[in-house]
Amino acid sequence: MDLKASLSDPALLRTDAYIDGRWQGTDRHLAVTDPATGAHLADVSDLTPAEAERAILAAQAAGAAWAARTARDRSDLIRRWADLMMAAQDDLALILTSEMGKPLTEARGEIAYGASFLYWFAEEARRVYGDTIPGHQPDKRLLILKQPIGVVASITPWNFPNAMIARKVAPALAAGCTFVARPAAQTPLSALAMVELAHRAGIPKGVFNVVPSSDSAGMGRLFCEHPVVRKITFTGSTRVGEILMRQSAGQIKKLGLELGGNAPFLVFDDADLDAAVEGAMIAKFRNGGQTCVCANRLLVQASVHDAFAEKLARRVAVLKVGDGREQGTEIGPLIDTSAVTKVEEHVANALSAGARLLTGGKRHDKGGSYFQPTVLTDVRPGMAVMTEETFGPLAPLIRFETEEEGIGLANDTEFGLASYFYAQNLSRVWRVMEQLEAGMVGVNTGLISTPEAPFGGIKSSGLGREGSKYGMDDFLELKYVCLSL
Ligand SMILES: NC(=O)C1=CN([C@@H]2O[C@H](COP(=O)(O)OP(=O)(O)OC[C@H]3O[C@@H](n4cnc5c(N)ncnc54)[C@H](OP(=O)(O)O)[C@@H]3O)[C@@H](O)[C@H]2O)C=CC1
Ligand SMILES: O=C(O)[C@H](O)CS(=O)(=O)O
Repeated sequence: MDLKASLSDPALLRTDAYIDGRWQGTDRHLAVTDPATGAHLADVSDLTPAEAERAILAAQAAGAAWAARTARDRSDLIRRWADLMMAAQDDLALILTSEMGKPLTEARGEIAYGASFLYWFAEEARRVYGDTIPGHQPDKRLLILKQPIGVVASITPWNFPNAMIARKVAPALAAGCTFVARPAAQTPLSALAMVELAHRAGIPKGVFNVVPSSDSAGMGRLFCEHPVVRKITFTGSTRVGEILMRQSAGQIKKLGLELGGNAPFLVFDDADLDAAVEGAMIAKFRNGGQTCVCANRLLVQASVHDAFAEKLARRVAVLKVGDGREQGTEIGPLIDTSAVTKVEEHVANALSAGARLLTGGKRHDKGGSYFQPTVLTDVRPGMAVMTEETFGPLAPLIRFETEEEGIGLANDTEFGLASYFYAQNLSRVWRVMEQLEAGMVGVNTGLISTPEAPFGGIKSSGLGREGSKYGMDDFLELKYVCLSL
């Protein structure tokens, strides 16, 4: 498929780096391929860290003027950018599905989700309030100023190649920071289309830069070690988050880390089972199971386990697997064959230890990186799927007897990002939501992400929050001024 020819606005398919308001090519390129077909989509500039440093210096040069603009100015530009993103929703979705594989319906949803952060922080930009504090002495006046941190660098994953950047760049620009984005090597086209629209919206040169590169480790070291970069905002695995923490420790650099998850999805005996099944379908199979907040373990109270398992397996067995561009596709290809191998390993490990297959369980006959949506039951502690994030369309069911046992199983993980449970008894709802060790809890819902709410985790799932009224704080420095009259 000729992606450029398929776009109503072919100029959105950009392949060069965008630095200091200009498209800049290199003599090295990284190939972007279509996970659904394996077809070559585009060759994108592949920057070395030395080449990418130009973007950091451009962001530094643009910083003072951007911070000096009124909040209203920044707000209007960010909102105009969001309007352009929504106007280009179909093209951006096609670019996203082509490089990442998710169904077009989900890709369109991601564009709207990404734009919703731009709209949200266009509003928040005008509400960065300081404080005055009653002095501790008659001649003292105490002030609190909130000022932008400065140059921010982002490293983002392939699974939400638009929204993960939007969720970071929006508060950064709203706060008056400038930004350098390094997208995942597998999905740079969405980021480049975003910055094309930022350019059209009038975001000034140097404020938002995008530097594609296949040298993920080298770019990470550049961002961690460069003194001009004052904050790194990362979404991805806990493994890489730890690397970034170690590498930036020497500069006590501000970090925002949205890391791995192992979300429990609890179904109690007083749950509405049909609602719980629908919630599990969203929490588990959205993006083919490739989200950090996906239900990774489905814990079902014994008395309702078989009824829930039967209903869920019936729904999963008829999920439509296919190319994300095909009408009606519900599950696209995984990002690559190594992702398929991980799912296969989790299935094999569980079956060899006594788990039982209810549906799916192996590569799809479409080949490539397609995998059958799968439900296992009789999953028990000690199996890999209980401690590792599958990041694929695998729903493992674990039976529990008492509420206490269910909560104990749910919390038995190093991670603490999202969690979900279905119950109707009010006292139980309060008990469980207070005891779950997670940054986010869905109660009788499988979909919780929205810009109004703080997204983030505890334990090994990261630091900081993205979105909500709290999201600006991560891009601001608090300055205390003691004024003597
Ligand atoms: N908390 C959250 O919001 C989210 C968490 N995740 C987690 O990320 C994992 C899956 O995503 P995945 O992309 O495989 O995660 P990775 O952590 O492997 O990659 C995330 C990003 O980090 C880059 N990267 C890889 N190695 C380094 C390094 N040494 N230094 C700097 N950057 C590096 C990658 O580049 P490249 O891809 O080019 O190698 C990519 O851009 C899962 O654990 C998932 O839970 C994913 C999405 C959201
Ligand atoms: O990258 C992810 O997995 C996203 O953070 C999940 S969500 O924000 O779309 O829920």
